[in-house]
Amino acid sequence: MAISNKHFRQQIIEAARAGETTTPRCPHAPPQGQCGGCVFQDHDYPAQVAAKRAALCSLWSDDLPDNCIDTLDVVASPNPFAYRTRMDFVASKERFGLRRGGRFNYIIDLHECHLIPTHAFTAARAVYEHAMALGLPDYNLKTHAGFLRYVVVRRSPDDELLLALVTAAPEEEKVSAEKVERVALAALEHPGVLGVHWLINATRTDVSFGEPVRHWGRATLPMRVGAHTLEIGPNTFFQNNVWLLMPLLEAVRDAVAACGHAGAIADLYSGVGAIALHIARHADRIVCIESSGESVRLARENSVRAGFEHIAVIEADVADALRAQTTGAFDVVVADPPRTGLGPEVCRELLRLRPRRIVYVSCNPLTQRDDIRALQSGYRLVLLQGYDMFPQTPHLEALAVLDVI
Ligand SMILES: C[S@@+](CC[C@H](N)C(=O)[O-])C[C@H]1O[C@@H](n2cnc3c(N)ncnc32)[C@H](O)[C@@H]1O
Repeated sequence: MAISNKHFRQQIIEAARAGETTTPRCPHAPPQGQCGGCVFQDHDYPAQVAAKRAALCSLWSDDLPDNCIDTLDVVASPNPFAYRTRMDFVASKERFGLRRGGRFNYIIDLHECHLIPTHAFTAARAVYEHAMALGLPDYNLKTHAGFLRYVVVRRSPDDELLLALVTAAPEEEKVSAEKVERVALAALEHPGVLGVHWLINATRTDVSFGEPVRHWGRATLPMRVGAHTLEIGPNTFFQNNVWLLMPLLEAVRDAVAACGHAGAIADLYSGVGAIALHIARHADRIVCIESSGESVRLARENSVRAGFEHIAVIEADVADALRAQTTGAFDVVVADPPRTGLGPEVCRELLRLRPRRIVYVSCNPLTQRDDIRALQSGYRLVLLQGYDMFPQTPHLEALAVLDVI
C-alpha cells in the first residue's frame, strides 16, 4: 500500500494520542502551547514508543511474515528529554523559537525547551536577546529583510556546546561584524560554550546552514562516543539523540562483526566518521563516501586522531562513487542516507556490487522500505529494528540488515 510521509506521521500521532495522558513538561507544548517541536508531550512516553512500533509494523505488514512482524521492536530512548545534539532556533519578527505546528511563518517565542539541556537553551536564547539589544535585526521570513536568521546550538554527550549565528549577508559589513563579535564573545562566557560561529546564508532559502565567516573560541565540538572522540563542525551532520547514539552504533557494529573480519567495508553517507570509527577494527580497509566537504575534512582528521590508517574518505556523491567500483569491491556496505533514502540508482549499484551484507540505518522508514523492496531481487531482510531517536515527535530511525541471496 502506498503511504505518504504525512500519513505515516499522522498514524503515529493518532496512536500516541490514544494512549495515557500526562502533564507536559514544557508550557509551550500542546495542548496548552502551540510549539511544533513537540507534538505529543502530553502523552505517556511508552504510548509514543508503542505508536511508533505499531506504525512500523503496519508499514511492513505486506512485506514480512506475521512472525517477523510480531517480533519487530522499537528501542526507546533511555531519556525522552534533553536528548538532542542539535537545535535550530528561528529568529524572526521579534520571536525566537520553533515553528507552530504546520505553520512556516509563525514562530512560537520560546522561553524554555526540553529537547536540549537547560544551559544549552539559555545560551542560545541569550545570543538572540543580545543580538536584538545591539540592534541586529532578526529576519522576516516573508519579506526577507533583516539579519539574524537562526541560532543553532550543537551539544555534545559531555554537555559542551558549539553555537552558530546564521545570518543574511550584512548590509553594513563593518558595523554588523563588530556587533556579531560582541555577541559571540559574550556567548563564550556561558557555561559549556566552547565556540561560536558566524555563518552567512545569503540566499532566500530557509536553511540553518551557511558559509562560515569567522569563529570565536573553538571551531569544532568534541563528541565523545564510546572509545572515540569525533570533532564536528557547524555545518556537519551528527546523530541526533545522545542517549541512543551508542546503542545504535553498537547494533551497527554487531551486524558488521557478525560477518567475520572483512577485507573491505564501504561506509556510505559517512558524515564525520561516527560509524566508520566504530566498525574500523572489523576490516582491513574502510572506504567512507560523503559529499559534504566539511564532513570529509573532519572525518579524515577524526580517523587519523583515532589512529586508524586504513580508513579512506572519498568526497563524492554516493551513486557516482559506487559506479566506479567493481563487483565484489566490498564485503559489507553500511549506509546511512538522508531522509530521501538510497534511491533507485544506488540500489542498482548495490545489486551490481553484491556485498555479502548491507547494514542500512535510516531516518525515514518509508524510503527505507522502498529501497529494501528495490533490493529484494538480490537481498533478503534478516533484521529490522526501530530506534526512537526523536522522542516527543512522530519521527523514528530504523536499522535494517540485508544478506545477499
Ligand atoms: C544521515 S547523515 C549520516 C552521517 C553519518 N553516517 C553519521 O552517522 O553521523 C547523511 C550524510 O550523507 C551526506 N550526503 C547526503 N547526500 C549525499 C550523497 N548523495 N552522496 C554522499 N553523501 C551524501 C550528508 O552530508 C550527511 O553527512
